[in-house]
Amino acid sequence: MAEMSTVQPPRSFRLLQNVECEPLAVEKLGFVKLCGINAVELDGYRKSLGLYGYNAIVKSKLLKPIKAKEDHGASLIHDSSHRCQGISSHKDPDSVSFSGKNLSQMSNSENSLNILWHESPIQKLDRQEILQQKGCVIWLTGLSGSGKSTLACALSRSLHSRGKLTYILDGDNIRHGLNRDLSFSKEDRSENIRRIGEVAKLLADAGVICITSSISPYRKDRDACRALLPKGDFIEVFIDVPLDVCEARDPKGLYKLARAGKVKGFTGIDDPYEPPCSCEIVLQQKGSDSMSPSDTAEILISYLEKNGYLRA
Ligand SMILES: Nc1ncnc2c1ncn2[C@@H]1O[C@H](COP(=O)(O)OS(=O)(=O)O)[C@@H](OP(=O)(O)O)[C@H]1O
Ligand SMILES: Nc1ncnc2c1ncn2[C@@H]1O[C@H](COP(=O)(O)OP(=O)(O)O)[C@@H](O)[C@H]1O
Repeated sequence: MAEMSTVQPPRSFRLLQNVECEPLAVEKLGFVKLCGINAVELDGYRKSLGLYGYNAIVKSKLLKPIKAKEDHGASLIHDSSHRCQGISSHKDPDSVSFSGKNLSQMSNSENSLNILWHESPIQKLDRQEILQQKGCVIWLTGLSGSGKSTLACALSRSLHSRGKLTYILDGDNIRHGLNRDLSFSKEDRSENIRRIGEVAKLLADAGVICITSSISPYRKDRDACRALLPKGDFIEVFIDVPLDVCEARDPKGLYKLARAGKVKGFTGIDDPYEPPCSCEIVLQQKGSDSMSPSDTAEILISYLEKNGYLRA
């Protein structure tokens, strides 16, 4: 018998996946809303009934499988006494609903089966209104030592002083936590960038001006992150500093170790860096006449201003 896997949404919502009691005569089993029974109580039910009894409930009264409709939303609704009233085709602002739109966001990839997108009542535009800015991702890419972290800090500082909300996702820092399990192999670098891209997307959706600073050496990985965001909201900035300049800076001594063969697969030495073919901004910095980080930050701020990101 199949096990039921669940997430713990707030209050009385639960998402059921792969409920395999008996074949159900519905095309898609979506969310169910448990009226008057919260998740804790349901766990109690499940224990007291055993899985078979629990699945019987799933099939009967308490949990209603919802047949998805392509053209309009359908949702279980409840009144103030929290009794189920039936299926409504109009949108109750707090009910879980299904439509052709969110059905298309049904995930069936890898280990995530039958996961349905749950729309939030407060949207990006609402958040932006409060913040008086537009959420976006400024994606800094370049060799180690090119000045990504320095520029990210200068930009963040300057925007902050103008009352704009920013957040830096620094490559090194992210590898201390979220991505601590990843190495510098091609596959792990891709996964590193994928996760950073997903977090950046969430931050941008929150209305934040998210600044990422990772080498992100592969074009394909950066393009995949770009594809996660609405058009225009991914601003790729190539910090084009030649290898010899980065190597001369070598603030962490890693180039020296890489040249000595003590660090393997170091970007620019024995691992590739693919510069962008076309990106929003290229910052060329050559030798000692490179622009200061705060002046460079102003270039990016002008871009944001011109493209409307510093107002709601
Ligand atoms: N093999 C190898 N290649 C490149 N860089 C290395 C390596 N090993 C450690 N480091 C240090 O890790 C920082 C790069 O991490 P990122 O997450 O930005 O790299 S990547 O985007 O996944 O390629 C990078 O930091 P920055 O100098 O700030 O770029 C290095 O300090
Ligand atoms: N615009 C710049 N001009 C000269 N030196 C810079 C500039 N930006 C950064 N640096 C110096 O280059 C080194 C690497 O900068 P960092 O921001 O750590 O690069 P990255 O994050 O790309 O590895 C540091 O010593 C920093 O002080």
